[in-house]
Amino acid sequence: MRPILPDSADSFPNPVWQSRRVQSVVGVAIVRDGRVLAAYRTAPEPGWEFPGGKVEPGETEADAAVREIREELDLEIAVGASLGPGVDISDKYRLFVRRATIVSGEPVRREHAELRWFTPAELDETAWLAPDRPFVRALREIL
Ligand SMILES: Nc1nc2c([nH]c(=O)n2[C@H]2C[C@H](O)[C@@H](COP(=O)(O)OP(=O)(O)OP(=O)(O)O)O2)c(=O)[nH]1
Repeated sequence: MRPILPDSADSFPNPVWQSRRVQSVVGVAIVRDGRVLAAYRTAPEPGWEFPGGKVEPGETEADAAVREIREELDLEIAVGASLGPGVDISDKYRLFVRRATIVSGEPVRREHAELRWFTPAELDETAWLAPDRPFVRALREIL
């Protein structure tokens, strides 16, 4: 006779039992002379963001920040403090934003549609990606 209920926990999905891996994305708020460098992305969602990208296995957030900023902007940076707790982008990704300063170089636009230095007043008028907004508010206080 077939049991009415599954006799093994594996027979039905349960979010508590299934491990759910969330990958960190690090955005880098590069600050110079009271302004922050923002980058415009066109896909998958268009909007202004902090340059950066996914933290790969074996990397710290700071390692990923240095690597991504080298790749995307050809800049050497010193990574500083976090701008607050992580914000979920989706059920797969969580965004963290770190402050940084330039050690050497000038930003080169390699991947983004546009790069711009924003003053604190301009931050509010800018169409940021939704997950970035709490970080932008935090940044406004310290620029
Ligand atoms: N870099 C960055 N990504 C952000 C921000 N806010 C936000 O929602 N995202 C999203 C957009 C992307 O879906 C995801 C990051 O992906 P990415 O394309 O930058 O990562 P990556 O450079 O490692 O790219 P890939 O090799 O996986 O294509 O996080 C932000 O401020 N900076």
